[in-house]
Amino acid sequence: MVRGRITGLAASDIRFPTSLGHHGSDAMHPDPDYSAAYVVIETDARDGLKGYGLTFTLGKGTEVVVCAVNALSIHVVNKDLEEIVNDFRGFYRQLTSDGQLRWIGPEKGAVHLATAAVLNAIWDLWAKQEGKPLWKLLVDMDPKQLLSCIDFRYITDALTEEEAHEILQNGLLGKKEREEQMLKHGYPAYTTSCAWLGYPDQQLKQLCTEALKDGWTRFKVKVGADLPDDIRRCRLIREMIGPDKTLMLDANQRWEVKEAIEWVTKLAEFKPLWIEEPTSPDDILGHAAISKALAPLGIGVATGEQCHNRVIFKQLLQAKALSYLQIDSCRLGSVNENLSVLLMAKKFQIPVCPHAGGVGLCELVQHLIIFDYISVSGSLENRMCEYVDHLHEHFKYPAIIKKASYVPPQDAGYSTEMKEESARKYLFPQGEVWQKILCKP
Ligand SMILES: C[C@H](O)[C@@H](O)CC(=O)C(=O)O
Ligand SMILES: [Mg+2]
Repeated sequence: MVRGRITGLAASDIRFPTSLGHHGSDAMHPDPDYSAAYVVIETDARDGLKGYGLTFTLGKGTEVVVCAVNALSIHVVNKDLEEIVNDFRGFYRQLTSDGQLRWIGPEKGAVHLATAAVLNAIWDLWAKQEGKPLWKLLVDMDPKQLLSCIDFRYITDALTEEEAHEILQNGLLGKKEREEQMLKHGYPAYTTSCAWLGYPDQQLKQLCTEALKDGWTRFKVKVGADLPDDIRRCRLIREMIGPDKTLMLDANQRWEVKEAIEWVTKLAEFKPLWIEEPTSPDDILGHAAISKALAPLGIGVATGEQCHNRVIFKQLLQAKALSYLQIDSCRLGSVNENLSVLLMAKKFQIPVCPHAGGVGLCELVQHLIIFDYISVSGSLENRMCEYVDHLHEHFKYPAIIKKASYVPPQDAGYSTEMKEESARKYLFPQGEVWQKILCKP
């Protein structure tokens, strides 16, 4: 039973100094400080439950997203939670269509990241009030209710509401068995933790040895800054993991289209499954050209972590520009918009392999991909969810990995809540961790 009027929305800027250890570094982001615009929603319900939401950022700029969250709060505070979830499509539309705020989007950039943070908090609260982990809340919804959360504006030329309904209706077959399978075996994952671009070879070797011992079979390597370096690092990791394990490459948008094709061709001997973000995330035709050129080498194109919205995904799918679709729980407009992308991917028969890592992304996206398997895709073929082993200790309900698979969360909510102590210590710039760093002579 959903209850309560939203009485408060607070946003804070929480940053972790990950750049000090080069964690998360890639060809375009050499010094990321994994950060979150963190949202807490309170209601007047007597249950004392709060909704926690976040969006992922890289340090500087988090204050801009926090500002955007505050600007959106007029659409949230004083709203009845039941009214929101009973017309979630309308509420999504209201947040994304504010006649003034949409000018700094629409549905992209800081204002869309803010939308994600706010809506993630609302989904967390809803799931908590229902006493279910978010994936289970979604799995238990009937197709009509799921569809009522989605804004189909701008995608009906690729997926109509009727087609989406048919997909969800078909997904009902075997759903119980798939849920049992998830609870027993979890959702397959891959690791990006071994090979950030700023890690020296020795560290890469050590982390790869440990990952192999822990049972990982799929590995992603950062590439794109320097070709001889890439060749050396790919050779090293391929030799360590052997010919049968899976290797993926991630260039984080570093190249021109032609350059991407030439560069990846030179890395083809290492048998990568995919090249991720070879060029600008906005360049749909560029991705299509790269996909076409690399297909004969057996290398697919993966993208999505910086695709602003469902419209970009629609075009990537229509243009046959990608072979692996990487949803992001904090870049798209929360669960609502992710649902539309999962359904489009199903229609176009493209496997979804979510982006995770950062801070909190594993915690959130595991819910979406577990739901996807149980209720939408019904398949694990060519599918896996990213995992990065950083910062989980700051969450009250951290993601759990067993045998290189995500264990479905059991706690109610969207796994978004940070430990109070972490949120206090890492608050930027007042928190004690930042005070120490910033006050160093
Ligand atoms: C800056 C981030 O760490 C980015 O490199 C993450 C990413 O591309 C991925 O996990 O994939
Ligand atoms: Mg990436």
